Amino acid sequence: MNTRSIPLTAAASWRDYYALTKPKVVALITFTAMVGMFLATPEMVPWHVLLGGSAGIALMAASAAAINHLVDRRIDALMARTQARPLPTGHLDPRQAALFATLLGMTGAGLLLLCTNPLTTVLTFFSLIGYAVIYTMFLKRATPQNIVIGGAAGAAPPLLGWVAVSGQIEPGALLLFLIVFVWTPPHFWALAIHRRDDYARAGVPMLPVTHGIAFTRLQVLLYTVVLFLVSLLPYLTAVSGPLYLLGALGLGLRFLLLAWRLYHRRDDRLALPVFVYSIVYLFGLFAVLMIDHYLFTLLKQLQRLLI
Ligand code: HEM
Ligand SMILES: CC(C)=CCC/C(C)=C/CC/C(C)=C/COP(=O)(O)OP(=O)(O)O
Repeated sequence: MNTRSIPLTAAASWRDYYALTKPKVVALITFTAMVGMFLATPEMVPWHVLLGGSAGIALMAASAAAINHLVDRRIDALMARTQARPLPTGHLDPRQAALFATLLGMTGAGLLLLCTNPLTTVLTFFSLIGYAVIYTMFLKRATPQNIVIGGAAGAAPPLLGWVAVSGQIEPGALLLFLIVFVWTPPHFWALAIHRRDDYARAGVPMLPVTHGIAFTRLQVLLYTVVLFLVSLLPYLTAVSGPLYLLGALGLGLRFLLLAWRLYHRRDDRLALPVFVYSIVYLFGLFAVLMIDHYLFTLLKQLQRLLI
């Protein structure tokens, strides 16, 4: 009897399936989608759109994440950060992962059709293909600009949320897309500096591997400067109010400081704090977008009542 079969079978639990979905990434993605929904209307978002739409986007993002695990199982086995994932360890086999991804994707698409509209369903499907196929199967292995182009899929959720409510692509939705799109390079390249040797070992052409760490540090700083400017646009275009401006300035200045330190001090131990902060930043920025939206809407309604 194969002695490995007992622990492997025993370990194939719900936790392995859960890990396939990249839960923390999907949680933040879903949050940005919900904020997109809130900002699309001064009214309350209809409950079926809020709940069914968010669950649909989350399930399709989780399906894309599971496909990413499936496609990347060989390179994941070569990297310290990813070698304990369910497919490289053998806790799940590729067929189980494929079936799980299909189920998640179909349930997600069904929910979106039922609770939102065909445009949201189609755009979410394109995002799934963008991440699971275009980024994972092709770009990731082909060019150090992989995450800049592939970032479009990860930036889509706030736009998807917005379209779920409004039924069309509006300028505000594109603005939220742009923020996440410009945020992605400093988010990922900070981690890629920290994990450069992993990517080199697996032969994945990430920027620190192909162009060196010094160049990547500069790119992190430059994209953070652009992000700082882009994050002011919701205020400058009157999508958001002064509370948002304050939040964006505070959060953005801290991001700039960390990216500047990483660039200036040339100490790679400063890369991980930039990566960790990038997540705090995106969560904070979208939280403040949402809080400002309701305050701003309330004030406008009060003003209308009083005048
Ligand atoms: C092409 C786009 C992106 C790339 C290449 C990327 C890459 C990564 C990588 C490699 C990790 C490390 C995961 C680990 O520690 O095992 C990570 C973590 C994370 N990413 Fe991204 N990411 C992208 C887009 C996004 C987006 C759009 C969001 C959310 C809106 C996001 C949210 C997160 C979060 C919350 C984590 C922490 C996960 C954890 O601690 O388990 N990422 N990202
Ligand atoms: C709405 C919808 C369907 C969107 C899908 C977007 C989605 C799930 C984006 C995730 C982005 C991400 C974690 C990329 C890292 O992949 P990687 O392979 O570079 O990282 P890894 O080495 O940790 O697997």
